[in-house]
Amino acid sequence: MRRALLVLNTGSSSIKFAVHDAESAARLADGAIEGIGRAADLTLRHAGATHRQPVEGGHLADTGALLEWLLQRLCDELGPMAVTAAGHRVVHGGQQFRGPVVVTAAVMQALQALCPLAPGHQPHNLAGIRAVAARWPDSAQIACFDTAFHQTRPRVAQIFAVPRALSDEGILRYGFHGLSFDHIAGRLAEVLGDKVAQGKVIVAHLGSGASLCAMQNGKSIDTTMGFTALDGLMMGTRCGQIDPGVLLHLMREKGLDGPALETLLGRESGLLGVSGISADMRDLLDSPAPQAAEAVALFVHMILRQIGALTASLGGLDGLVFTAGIGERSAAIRMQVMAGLDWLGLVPDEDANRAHGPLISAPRSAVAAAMIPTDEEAVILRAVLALRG
Ligand SMILES: Nc1ncnc2c1ncn2[C@@H]1O[C@H](COP(=O)(O)OP(=O)(O)O)[C@@H](O)[C@H]1O
Ligand SMILES: CC(=O)OP(=O)(O)O
Ligand SMILES: [Mg+2]
Repeated sequence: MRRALLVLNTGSSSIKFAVHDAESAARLADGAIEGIGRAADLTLRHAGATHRQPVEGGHLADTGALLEWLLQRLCDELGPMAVTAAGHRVVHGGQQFRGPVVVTAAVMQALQALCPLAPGHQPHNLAGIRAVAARWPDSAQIACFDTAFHQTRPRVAQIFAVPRALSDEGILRYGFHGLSFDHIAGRLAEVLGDKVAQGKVIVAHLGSGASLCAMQNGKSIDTTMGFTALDGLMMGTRCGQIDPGVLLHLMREKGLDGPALETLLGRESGLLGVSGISADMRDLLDSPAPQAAEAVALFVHMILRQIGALTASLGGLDGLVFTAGIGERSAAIRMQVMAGLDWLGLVPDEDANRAHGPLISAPRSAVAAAMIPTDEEAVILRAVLALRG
């Protein structure tokens, strides 16, 4: 039986995965279930071929069932295999987890306790750990955290202006998308050169969830997400930065409670809420409706505001990198963002941008801009190889 390593990356609209040979670590297969929440389909790349198929409704009912379906599909495709170690993206590591860890019963309990801080992610991440344990009980399991990359931020970028006792008990700005930022940090020098890589760079992770990371010499010094993945940029279904007074008003005047606010701000806002059409940027860019155009305009506006804020945190800007679903594939959104940064001396190269770069700024640009595909699975694999025992 083939011995394999499995990587699972559960996002808010997708489950990305990779299977590697346990001995050579070579990638045997990879792919994703995308469009969870709309018409989900599986893309599976294996042995030089790409298979695409819709995921039937029955398997979408809960993440556990979906993951079991995916694991069975992988075994059917690759033949009988024993997964000896699996790595998982886990969105929230809280204050306790500062780097990847081997999952024990005690770790699982601690991760479970963090579910209320990432209700749209953490339960799905843990479902991945359970699905692997059910099928391969002897597999080592390694949790890799979205929050870990942001530990290098100065304390003022980690605390809220609330009474100190709350900060002491962990009401802090954690920041997310760290596996993605970690991967991009590792590729900056190759794409933008050593000088920019060691300088002041903002990475825009624009996917279903979206956040910016301000990096100095490849280390996080500030980021737009906070205590939860609701803060910062406008997202597919999340509101991003909002006056907390709005929440107080909705609680007081409309009687909304915690779960109702969570649904409203986490699942019914963002691109979906403003457009009333779709959470998917592709649908909005294709739509002639003025509400779709307004949603896109607000998406870009919130990115530009936050780039301004993070440029101030950095004290200048040498490089800007786009990544994740929208950042990698939408030349139109990248162009709109770059056009709003002429005040920083950023000069886009429109042809290079249309061709998806990697370098998408003109040689005379004061800020170098690039598109770099993210690979959270590669960062997770590194941790698996280091910790599998
Ligand atoms: N060609 C495209 N143009 C614009 N947006 C796109 C395109 N392809 C994918 N996207 C967007 O990317 C999002 C998914 O990004 P991704 O990083 O995979 O998200 P996640 O990891 O959070 O599930 C989709 O919701 C869609 O809006
Ligand atoms: C943390 C987060 O928002 O992740 P995703 O973009 O996968 O939803
Ligand atoms: Mg993602």
